[in-house]
This record gives sequence, structure tokens and C-alpha cells, in this order.
Amino acid sequence: MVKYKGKEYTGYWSWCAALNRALDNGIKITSADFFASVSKDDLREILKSDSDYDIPMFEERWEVLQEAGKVLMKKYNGQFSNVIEKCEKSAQSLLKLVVTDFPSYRDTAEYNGKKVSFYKRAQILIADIWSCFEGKSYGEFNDIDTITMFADYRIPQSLVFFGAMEYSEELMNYLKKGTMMKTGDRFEMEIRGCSIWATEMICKQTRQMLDDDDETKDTMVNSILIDHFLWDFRRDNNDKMPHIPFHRIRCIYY
Ligand SMILES: Nc1nc2c(c(CN[C@H]3C=C[C@H](O)[C@@H]3O)cn2[C@@H]2O[C@H](COP(=O)(O)O)[C@@H](O)[C@H]2O)c(=O)[nH]1
Repeated sequence: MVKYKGKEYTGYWSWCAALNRALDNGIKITSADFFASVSKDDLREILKSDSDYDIPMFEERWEVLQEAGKVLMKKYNGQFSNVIEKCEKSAQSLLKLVVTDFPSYRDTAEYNGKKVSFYKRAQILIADIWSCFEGKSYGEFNDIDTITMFADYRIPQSLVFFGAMEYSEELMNYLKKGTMMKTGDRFEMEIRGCSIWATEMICKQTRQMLDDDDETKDTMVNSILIDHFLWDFRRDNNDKMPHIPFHRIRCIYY
């Protein structure tokens, strides 16, 4: 938990609050030349929690932040905008470039002998650029609808809540035990893969419903918008989902 400007933040929002707190204090946390060589002690101070519970996976965060900073300094003159510009408004090119140049984004595992890539962080990165720039300037991509939902442990809860996805009895019992999973575990990959497919089907159905009505046919919908809705819904309605467990995992890919 992080307190910032009189408010308390948890989960993802505590990360944002810590970064805003650092920027307010004149720390260049968003500049590659700073985070390429930030010391562990400085980063620990920047991400300091205001509760008894420290940020999980601190060492790994420090490593991937430094790694990203070093790549930006070496190949992109320290500016992520140069990575975006190189992709000429193609979300798919940006996705490929990010996973090629920044190793911590290579969210890949093997399922039944086949390589499967989810690229959650790379896809949410592109989606956030698109959303923050409202599809303009750096946020303009000709193929933004090819980005799939960001497969992590929160959206599946919403998908199960709405009945778009159902867990088998075996999986439900496993999740209820709260067992810690590892990257590439069969259940983890199945939940992530089915979440992508369920969201694609919701998107298709929503598109159809919007198209059927003259008043809504020009409304935009894609998997990013559906993901955002489901993620916000889960945060706002957590108290309605105690019966829906989520898969527990600690990894750098979410
Ligand atoms: N699938 C998906 N996962 C998302 C987001 C967001 C927030 N994004 C939006 C918010 C405003 C802007 O519109 C951003 O786009 C965070 N996360 C993930 O959740 C995890 C933390 O969870 P908890 O501990 O419960 O807060 C962590 O892995 C984090 O990466 C999303 O939208 N979709």
C-alpha cells in the first residue's frame, strides 16, 4: 500500500502512486538514463510501501528496469519514443520489436511440446500507449485491433463471474487450495489461453450487436477495451467474487 496526496493505493495503483510520488520529488524515474543505473537502495526508497507489506519481487523489478534502461540507452538514444517511431504505426511491429530487444518481455513457455507466447506486458504496453494518446500521435496504430487481451490472473476471475468461462471441478479444487504455480504450468497456460479466446469471442459478439443497431454501428470495440472493462470491473466488484479463485503465481511476465 502506498499513501499519496492523502489517499491510499493498493495493487497496480500503488505502483502508479509510487512513481508519481518519485516524480513529485524530482526523481527522474521515467528517464532511461536514470533507471539504467538506479541503485537498489534508491529504487527501494522510490517503491517504499506505507504498510508492513513490501513490494513483491523487488530484486527482479530492479533487474528488469536496469535492463530496459540499458537497451534504451544503447539502441534508442534513451528514448522509448524512438522505439515507437521505428514501427511506423504498426502495433504488431512494435510487439515484435519489444520482445526482440527487451528480454524480460519474452513471456513464452511450452505447451504439449509447442512454443506458446502470451506477451502480456508487451501487449498492455502498446494498449496503454494507444489509450493514453487516444489513438493519436504516438498512440496511432493501423492494426490496434490485433492486440489480444493481457493474459494475467485478474481477467479470468471476471470472465468466470460473467459465465464466459468455466473452470472444471479439477481446476477449481486446485485453485481453491491456493497452490503457487510456476511459469509454464499446464493450468496456468490453459487459463491464459482460454482467457484470450473468451475475450475474442466476447469482442466478436459485441461487434455483431453494435453493428445491428444504426445508433451504435460506428462505436469502436476491441479486445483492449473489453480487457479494460473486465479489469476495472474486478477491482470495483471484488467483494462479489470470493467464490472465484484466481491462479497464484509470482513471475516477471504479469
Ligand atoms: N489485464 C489487465 N491487467 C492489468 C491492467 C492494469 C491496469 N491498467 C489500466 C488502468 C488504467 C489504464 O487504462 C490502464 O490500462 C493492471 N493490470 C495488471 O494487474 C495486476 C495487478 O492487479 P491488482 O493487484 O489487482 O491491482 C498486475 O499484473 C498488472 O500488470 C489492465 O487494464 N488489464
